[in-house]
Amino acid sequence: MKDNEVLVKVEGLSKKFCKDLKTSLWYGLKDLVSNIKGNKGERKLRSKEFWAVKDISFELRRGECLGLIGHNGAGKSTLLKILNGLINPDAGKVIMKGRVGALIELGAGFNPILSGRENIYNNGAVLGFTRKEIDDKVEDIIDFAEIREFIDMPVQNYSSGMKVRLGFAVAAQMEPDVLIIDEVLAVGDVRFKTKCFNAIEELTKKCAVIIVSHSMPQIARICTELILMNKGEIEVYEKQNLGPAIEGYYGIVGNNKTAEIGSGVVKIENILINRQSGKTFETNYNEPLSVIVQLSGNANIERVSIRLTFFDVEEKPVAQISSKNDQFDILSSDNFEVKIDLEHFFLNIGTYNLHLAVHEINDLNKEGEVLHIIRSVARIEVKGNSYYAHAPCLMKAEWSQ
Ligand SMILES: Nc1ncnc2c1ncn2[C@@H]1O[C@H](COP(=O)(O)OP(=O)(O)OP(=O)(O)O)[C@@H](O)[C@H]1O
Repeated sequence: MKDNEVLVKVEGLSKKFCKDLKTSLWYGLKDLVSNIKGNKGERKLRSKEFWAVKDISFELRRGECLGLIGHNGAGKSTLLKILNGLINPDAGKVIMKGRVGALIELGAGFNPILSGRENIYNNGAVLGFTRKEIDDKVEDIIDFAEIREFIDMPVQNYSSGMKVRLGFAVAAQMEPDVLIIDEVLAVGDVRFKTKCFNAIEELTKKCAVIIVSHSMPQIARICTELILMNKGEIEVYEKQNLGPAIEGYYGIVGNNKTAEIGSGVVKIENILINRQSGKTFETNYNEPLSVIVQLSGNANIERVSIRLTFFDVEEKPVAQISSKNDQFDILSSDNFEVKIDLEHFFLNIGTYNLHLAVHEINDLNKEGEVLHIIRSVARIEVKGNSYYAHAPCLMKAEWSQ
C-alpha cells in the first residue's frame, strides 16, 4: 500500500436516534415497511428524533491521527461505531481500506466465556490472520497486555482494566491499517495509558488512527488533526494548528464558577488586571501583566500574604505567584492595595482561571488563617501567534552557542 494513501473517507455521515424507546420501535417498524417498498431512508427528523451525528465528512491518510473531541453526548462514540460498522448510518458513506483494529466498547469483540488466549485467536481470525500468523503474534500481545498470569482465564472474570489491556494489545499488535480507539483507554491505569499513547504514536507512522479522548494534553501530543464535535456536528476541523479546536472544547466543557471561602477578616474587594476591572481579561503571550488587588483590612491582622494561582481549564494549577515566596511583606490596614507586576507573562496560549488567596502571616512568619480565597476570580485568555500544546508554560531563555 502507498505511503500516504487515503485509508478512511467519510462523506456526509448522519445518524439519528429517538429519545424514547416506544416511538423508536414504532419508527423502526415503519422504516422497515418503507424499505421493503423500496423507499429511501427518511432523512428528515420526526417527532422525538435528534441527530446524534450530522453531516460529518473527512479524509484520513496513513500517517495521520485524528482526534475526536467534544462534550458528553456530542456524538463521538456513535461516529466511531458507524466507522467500525457496528451501526448503520441514516445518510452518507464510509470507505475504509485495509485491516481495521478497534477498541470501542469495554469487552466488545471478546467472547466472555472464552479465555484471553482463545479470544486473541478469534480476533486474529476475524482480521484475516492464519493460525500460524497468530501463533507468531500471541506472545507479543500477552507481553504488551501484561496479563500473562490471567491469559487462560475466561474474559468474563477480567477486571475492566484487564479487558482494556487485552483489547488494546490485540488492536495494536494485529498490524492494523486503520486503528479506532474510543475513550475506553481512560479505564487503564496511568502507566498503561501512557504505554498505549506511546504505542499509538509509533503506530501512526504505519496506519491511520482515529481516537476519542477527553484528555487534551494527550490528544495534543499524538494527534495530527482534530475534529471538535458539538451536538453531532463538526464545530471545528483543524489540520495545522490544533489550538482553536482545543480552545473550543474547553469553551464547551469548561467551568469557571467563582467560589469564595475564608473568615473574611481581611477581604479582597476588587481586582484590576492591566488596570481594568471585570471577569474576563485578554493578554498576549510574553507581554507584561499587572495585577492590582484591593482589600479591606482589620486592626487585628497586621501582615498578610497574597497568592495568585493560575489554573488551566482542566483545573490543574500551572503557575503561582506568592508574596511569601518573593519575600514581600504585605501590611494590612483599613483599605489597602497591593500591586503585582510581571515583566513577561509566560503562560502558553489558552485560557486560565486565576484563584486569589489571602492568608494571615503569624508571629512565626508562617502562613496561618485563611482570610479570603476567591476561586476563579478572573479568567485570562492568552492570545498569540503560535500554539505549542505540550506545555502550559513557554519560558524565554538567553541562548548562546
Ligand atoms: N442506541 C441509542 N439510542 C438512542 N440514543 C442514543 C443511542 N446511542 C447514543 N445515543 C445518544 O446519541 C447522543 C450521542 O451519544 P454518543 O455516545 O455518541 O456521545 P459521545 O460524544 O461519545 O459522548 P461521551 O463523551 O459521553 O462518550 C447522545 O445523546 C446519546 O444519548
